[in-house]
Amino acid sequence: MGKSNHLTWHQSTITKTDRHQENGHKSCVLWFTGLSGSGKSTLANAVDQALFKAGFRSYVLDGDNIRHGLNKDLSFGVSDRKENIRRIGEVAKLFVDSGQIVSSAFISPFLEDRAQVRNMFENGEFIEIFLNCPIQICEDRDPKGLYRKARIGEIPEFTGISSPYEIPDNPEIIIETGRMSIEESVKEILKYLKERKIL
Ligand SMILES: Nc1ncnc2c1ncn2[C@@H]1O[C@H](COP(=O)(O)OS(=O)(=O)O)[C@@H](OP(=O)(O)O)[C@H]1O
Ligand SMILES: Nc1ncnc2c1ncn2[C@@H]1O[C@H](COP(=O)(O)OP(=O)(O)O)[C@@H](O)[C@H]1O
Repeated sequence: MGKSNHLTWHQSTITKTDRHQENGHKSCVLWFTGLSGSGKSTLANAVDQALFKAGFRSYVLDGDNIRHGLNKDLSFGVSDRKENIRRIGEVAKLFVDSGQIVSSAFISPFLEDRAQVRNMFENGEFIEIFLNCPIQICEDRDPKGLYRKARIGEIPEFTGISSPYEIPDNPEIIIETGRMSIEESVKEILKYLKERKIL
């Protein structure tokens, strides 16, 4: 429940279905989840670029970026990560209502938090994409030098090292980014969207 009992939902005049018809495609959230360095930002942006070039309406919500603004009040403790994902879920829902394909790139380490976001969407709208990549590979990549800092104790509660990552139990798509190229990974995701008639 919200903080007031005096709120009334206002139905928008233009429906999500109207927007789908106008855009010529359905909307959904591509929920990328995985360790730091598993490839979330890279793939979310590559998929977004492919969709944009092909004339689809799409957008990326990225962990680092959102934590600079909307969620800059949140830490990496368990309850703040939970709140982070709850807010992103709400933002992603707005994008889906607006008729777009939104790619979200957040570690989102907890099963329960991802399940709660999934429950906010209609059937088929929430597409969980698990970037399955061994931590050794993520750590070797270390694109931002964060694993090195986490190993020497400069970053507390670092996912995979001093904070848990709960593996998805039934994701729609699994991409092994340790052995697949970026191009192959993008193709796999676009194939899924076409098969499900989202595109
Ligand atoms: N302690 C700790 N653990 C994990 N990650 C950390 C931490 N501190 C900072 N960072 C940086 O923040 C990015 C992850 O933010 P998220 O919002 O995706 O995290 S979470 O979903 O709330 O767990 C993450 O981005 P990615 O590397 O793209 O995953 C890091 O750049
Ligand atoms: N199949 C792949 N998908 C995504 N990234 C890949 C893949 N193969 C190699 N990489 C590399 O892995 C790194 C992933 O970094 P990044 O996208 O920042 O990860 P994250 O957002 O999960 O922290 C990049 O340097 C990227 O070029």
